[in-house]
Amino acid sequence: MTNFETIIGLEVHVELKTDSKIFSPAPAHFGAGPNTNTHVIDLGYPGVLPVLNKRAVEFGMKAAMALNCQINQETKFDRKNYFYPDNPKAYQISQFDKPIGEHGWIEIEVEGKKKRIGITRLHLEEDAGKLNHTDQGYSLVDYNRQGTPLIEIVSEPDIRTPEEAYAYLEKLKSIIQYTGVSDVKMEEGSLRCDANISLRPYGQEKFGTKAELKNLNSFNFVRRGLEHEQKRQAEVLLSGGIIEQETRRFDESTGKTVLMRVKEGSDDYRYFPEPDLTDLSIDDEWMERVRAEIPELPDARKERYVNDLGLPAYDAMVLTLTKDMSDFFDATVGAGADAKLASNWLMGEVSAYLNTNQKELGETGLTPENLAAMIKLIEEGTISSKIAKKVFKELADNGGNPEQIVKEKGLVQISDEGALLKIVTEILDNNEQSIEDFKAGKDRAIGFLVGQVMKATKGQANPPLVNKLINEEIRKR
Ligand SMILES: Nc1ncnc2c1ncn2[C@@H]1O[C@H](COP(=O)(O)OP(=O)(O)OP(=O)(O)O)[C@@H](O)[C@H]1O
Ligand SMILES: [Mg+2]
Ligand SMILES: [Mg+2]
Repeated sequence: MTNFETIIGLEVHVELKTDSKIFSPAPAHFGAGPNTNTHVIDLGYPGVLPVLNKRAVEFGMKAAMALNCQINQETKFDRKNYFYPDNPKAYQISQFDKPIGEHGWIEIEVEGKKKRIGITRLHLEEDAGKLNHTDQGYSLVDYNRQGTPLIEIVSEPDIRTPEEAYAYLEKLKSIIQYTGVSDVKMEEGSLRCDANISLRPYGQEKFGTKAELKNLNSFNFVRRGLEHEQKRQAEVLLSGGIIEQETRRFDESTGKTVLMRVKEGSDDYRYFPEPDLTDLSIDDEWMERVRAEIPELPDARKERYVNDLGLPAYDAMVLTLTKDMSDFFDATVGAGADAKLASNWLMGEVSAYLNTNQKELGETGLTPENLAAMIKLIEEGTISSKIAKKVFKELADNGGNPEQIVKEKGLVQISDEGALLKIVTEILDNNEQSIEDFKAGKDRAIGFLVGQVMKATKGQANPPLVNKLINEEIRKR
């Protein structure tokens, strides 16, 4: 935008992976039949009383700490009143003035530049039901989600471009995924994002009026929605119009944002302290116990991979994208594999295998131990990297011990000079033309001859040795 600076702040809702709901014993799992995981407490039947799920509090605390928030050890719950058919109680238990976490931040990197994005607050609340709109003019409601523990993470308006918003979401998702408190799967609704955006003329201190974008069903749509909205607001402002505080829906098919409603203020919610729950005190001991459970987070791992293991920054970035991959890498190195070779295999062959077979790391026969053992076989020269691909496939499909696979399938690399010389001589005898080509200055002929030897040995010849022998022998002719 040439005339205006874009200001963006994101609200992210994350469902916590507890067994039961935040205030009732009903299961909190995704994917059950409609209205089978409901409970009178979540549905707000008369006379019921909510009981706070301790695990949900711990998960919220853990996420807050991982996002560098200060923990409010004296915290409480509040009632947010609103009427909508997705919420049969007509109120949501949330946190208003004492969120469990505040004043956090995460670091993002866009085009090589690092930047901190502030996190205003992280609070606990309960999720609402889900409305499924049919095209027959009515909607169906599924209350399974009602009462599922949520955290809402509100960013400071520190984000300046749709690109930064994308990077923020990726980072946030990755950190939360590492803590293990949520699946953070946007496609299953366990991570959802509303995006607030406004423009202001460069040099102006005061923020402009914001619009809040909803129905953003992927990080890509968040970026595209913001790009469109940035353009729309600039056009309104440049033509002398004013921006209203609106809630707008992103339309995936047109890539445009459309007006949903003019936004209500927080006063309309008539927040008041939840009378059915006592205030919550978190003592130091509990807090520190939860803090101790936070694993090493992606940025710290990245640094360790570069500084201690000597990996390129790119490898460190790719390996730490998910905790599964990073844990697997650590364990493979722990089992004795060279770090760079382990990284190459995981980023290359292993990732390709997982992609083609639509599998997760834990669902293959591959283990850090057998991968490390296979890498050692390559390093020792027992198998060539070409043969290793066959061994790898067998390991990934069926598991097992690489040494045994190599023995059973007769895949040991031929590094015996005498044995190879015999084959090289034979190949040279049968390829007079290539020898003449070589003598006429066509170096490519060597490649062809090496290929013939590899073929004759079913890929088991040691390639550098074959190269050396052919070069020596061809000069003698
Ligand atoms: N002028 C602005 N331009 C862009 N973003 C803004 C602006 N003012 C505030 N924001 C961002 O908007 C978000 C407001 O979220 P918050 O949850 O506090 O309020 P809300 O959207 O009014 O409440 P609700 O949870 O009911 O939707 C924050 O991420 C904040 O950084
Ligand atoms: Mg909000
Ligand atoms: Mg909002």
